[in-house]
Amino acid sequence: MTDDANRLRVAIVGASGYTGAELVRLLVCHPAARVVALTADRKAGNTLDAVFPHLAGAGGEGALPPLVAVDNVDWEGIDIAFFGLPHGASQPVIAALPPQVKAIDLSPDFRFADPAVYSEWYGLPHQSPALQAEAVYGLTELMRDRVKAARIIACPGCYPTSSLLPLIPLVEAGLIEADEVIIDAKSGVSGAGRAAKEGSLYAEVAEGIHAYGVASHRHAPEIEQGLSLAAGRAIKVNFTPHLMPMNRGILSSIYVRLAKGASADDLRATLATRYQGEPFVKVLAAGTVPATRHVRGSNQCRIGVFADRLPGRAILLSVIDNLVKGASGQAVQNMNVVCGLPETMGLAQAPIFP
Ligand SMILES: NC(=O)C1=CN([C@@H]2O[C@H](COP(=O)(O)OP(=O)(O)OC[C@H]3O[C@@H](n4cnc5c(N)ncnc54)[C@H](OP(=O)(O)O)[C@@H]3O)[C@@H](O)[C@H]2O)C=CC1
Ligand SMILES: CC(=O)N[C@@H](CCC(=O)OP(=O)(O)O)C(=O)O
Repeated sequence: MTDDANRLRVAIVGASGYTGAELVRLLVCHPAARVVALTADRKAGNTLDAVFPHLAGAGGEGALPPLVAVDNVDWEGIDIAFFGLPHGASQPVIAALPPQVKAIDLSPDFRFADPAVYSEWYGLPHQSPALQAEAVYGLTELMRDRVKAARIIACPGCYPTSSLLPLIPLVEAGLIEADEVIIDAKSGVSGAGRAAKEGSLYAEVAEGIHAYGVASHRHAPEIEQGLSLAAGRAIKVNFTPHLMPMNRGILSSIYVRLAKGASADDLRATLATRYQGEPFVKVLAAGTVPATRHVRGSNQCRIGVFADRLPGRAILLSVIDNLVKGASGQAVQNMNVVCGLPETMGLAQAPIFP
C-alpha cells in the first residue's frame, strides 16, 4: 500500500458512463491510485452515488469527488487521466492536457495510426492528427514495450481485444491464412454504453439475438489494422457482431484456415508459449470450452483452440468481459505498465460466478 500523498492522482473523464463506473470500481481498490476528479456531461453537478447507487461509499465514505464538467478539472493536480467518452470527444481534451498528464483513452479516437481511416469509419475529421503519431495502441500483452514509454494510450475496442489476442501471434507465426479469417462475435448490451438508445431497450434485446453492423462495423478496420501489421501486408477480415440478451461479456468464435502443414495443436502450442506467464490471458487445454461466465468481472481473456471437422481448418474461441479486459480493466493494466507498477495491481479479482 502506497501512502496517500504518493499515490497517483487519477481523473476519470466520463465517470457517469459504464466504463467510467467500472474504472471507479477497480481504482478504489487500487493500492497506488487515488481518484481525485470525476467528470460527466449531462449528469455534471451530481454526486457519483446519485448516478450509480452501487458505488455509494466506494473507497470509503466521502472518498470520491463529485461529478464536474470536464472544463472544470484542475489538470495541474492530475498524473493519469482516463477517458470514457463517445468518439470524437476525447481528441480536443487530450490535445489540451499539460504534458505531465498521461492520457489513457478508452474511445476509438486515437486507435488508428492513419487519421484518414478514423475519419472514414467514424465520419468525423480527426481533431488532433499531429498527436496521433504519439499514441500507442494499448493491447497490453502484445504492445507492452511501447505502452511503457507512451503519453497517450489508445485502448483497443472490446471486439478487437477478444479477436486480436488469439489472432496476432498466429499470423506472426505464419500458422493461419491471415486473409481468410471469419470472426463471429457476440456481445452483452453494456457494450453499447449507458446513454438511452432504442436498440438497447429490454424489449429490443431480451429473448432474442441479432446481428448488427453486418459487413460494416467499425471494429473491422481496427482488427484489420492489427492483423495487417502482424502479416506485413494489407489484410481484410469477415467480422459479424451480434447483440446478446446479457449485460456483460464477449464471445468471439473465430474460424481460420490453417497454413500448409499446420494443425490445431500447433496453434494451441504457439498461443500457450506466447502467453506463458501472462496473468490475464489463459490458453485452455485441448477440449476445454471457454464461456463468458468464466471471465465475468475479471480482466481475463480465455482462449480455446479446436480442430474443425473440415480439413485444414480450426476454430478459436475467445472470451472477455467487455467492460473489464475489453475496456476499463485493460486501461488500468496500461496505467500499471506506463507507471512502472506491477501489472496485476488492482486487477487480481477472480471472476464473478454464477
Ligand atoms: N461499453 C463498453 O463495453 C466499451 C466502451 N468503449 C468505448 O469507451 C467509451 C465510453 O463508453 P461507455 O462508458 O460505454 O459510454 P457511456 O455512454 O456509458 O458513457 C459516456 C460518458 O461520456 C460522457 N459524455 C458524453 N458526451 C460527452 C461530451 N461531449 N463531453 C464530455 N463528456 C461526455 C457521459 O456523460 P453524461 O452521462 O453525464 O452525459 C458519460 O459519462 C466509448 O467511446 C466506447 O466506445 C470501449 C470498449 C468497451
Ligand atoms: C454491444 C455494442 O453495441 N457494442 C459496441 C462496441 C463498443 C466499443 O468498444 O466500441 P468503440 O470502438 O466505440 O469503443 C458497438 O458495437 O458499437
